[in-house]
Amino acid sequence: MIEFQAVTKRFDDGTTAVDNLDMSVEAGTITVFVGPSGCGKTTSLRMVNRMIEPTNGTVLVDGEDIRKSNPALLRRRIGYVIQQAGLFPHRTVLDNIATVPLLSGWTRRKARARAAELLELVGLDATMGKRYPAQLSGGQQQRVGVARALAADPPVLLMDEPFSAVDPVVREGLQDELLRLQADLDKTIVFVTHDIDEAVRIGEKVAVFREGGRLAQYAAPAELLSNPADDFVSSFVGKDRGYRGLSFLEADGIELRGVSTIGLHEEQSSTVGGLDWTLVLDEDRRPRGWLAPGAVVHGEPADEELRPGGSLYTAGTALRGALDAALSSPSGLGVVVDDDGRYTGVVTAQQVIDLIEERRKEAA
Ligand SMILES: Nc1ncnc2c1ncn2[C@@H]1O[C@H](COP(=O)(O)OP(=O)(O)OP(=O)(O)O)[C@@H](O)[C@H]1O
Repeated sequence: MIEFQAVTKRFDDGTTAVDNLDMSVEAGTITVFVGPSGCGKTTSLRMVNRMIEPTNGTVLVDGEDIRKSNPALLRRRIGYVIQQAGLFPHRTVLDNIATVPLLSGWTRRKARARAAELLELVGLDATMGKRYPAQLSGGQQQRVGVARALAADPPVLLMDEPFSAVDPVVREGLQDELLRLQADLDKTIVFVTHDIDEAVRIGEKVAVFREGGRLAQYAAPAELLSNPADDFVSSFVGKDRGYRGLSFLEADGIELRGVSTIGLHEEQSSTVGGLDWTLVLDEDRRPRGWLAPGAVVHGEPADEELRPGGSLYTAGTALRGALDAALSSPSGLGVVVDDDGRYTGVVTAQQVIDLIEERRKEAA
């Protein structure tokens, strides 16, 4: 656990970067610090590994006042990942990852073996170990940065905008990877970002900072979206917060409906579906597209007859996906699939809305 007790940081020029911060970060969680530029997120983070010393107040890591610990030793227990990975350009990927184990006195062989394991853990091919950082893509460099921070198996990981230099698609992949890693590793992670979408996606708890280094709200993502503490938080979490809040509502209780389906390779001799939409499935019962009402099909449905489907909703995941599947489907019917992507039924937007209303009444 990390505790900030009445922590203030005032720089020499008089700037108050962090103002009387009182909060605790639970062990084994991902806690995100989010807020507009210059609101003290990085300063707060760096006070945890003593790269910056507080002007007032106390920071505790696992109950221990960090002023009493040796900064170099403290940093070996606390992994640190920064934007653009901050890798050593003249060391190979493997040697970059092995840095802290070597500093801790491991033999070169053991450190390299550990580095190779970590390379695999973060989803990189073993052959990348011999390359230099400049020979990797931005996303791959970030993965190496994460592997390097994990090398000494520190209980705490500090991540300062680690994914902000990569494009949105790669970024989502890295976020998923981090969530997957965390499910196995169970570290105490503090993650800084200025992107509220990233914050609510990966944070179990989110601390929203405001100008002047003050904490505006500290809550779970669902709470932040449904119950912002004030106008500042409400405008910071954005205008789509109602819709985005659906990411945290479970969809159980939604009843799947059926729709007429045909197999992609089934011979059709006439009009299919009549007045209804017909869903076309492949041999594995994975959805391939829709046939509009009254479509006339001779033989296999041709590509031009097949209307692309909308997003697919995986049964059991959050309501946002169910609503999106319905809204993006040409038939207005959201296609529900199982974990293997096989068709299991359809839902309408109205069903999702009804369920939200039901939940609201229950809560009231
Ligand atoms: N060494 C320093 N000397 C003086 N002021 C500083 C110093 N470092 C940071 N500051 C100021 O402290 C405030 C908080 O900075 P900090 O880097 O913690 O913000 P941040 O929320 O991480 O911002 P960003 O999202 O832009 O990285 C800012 O006003 C910044 O200009």
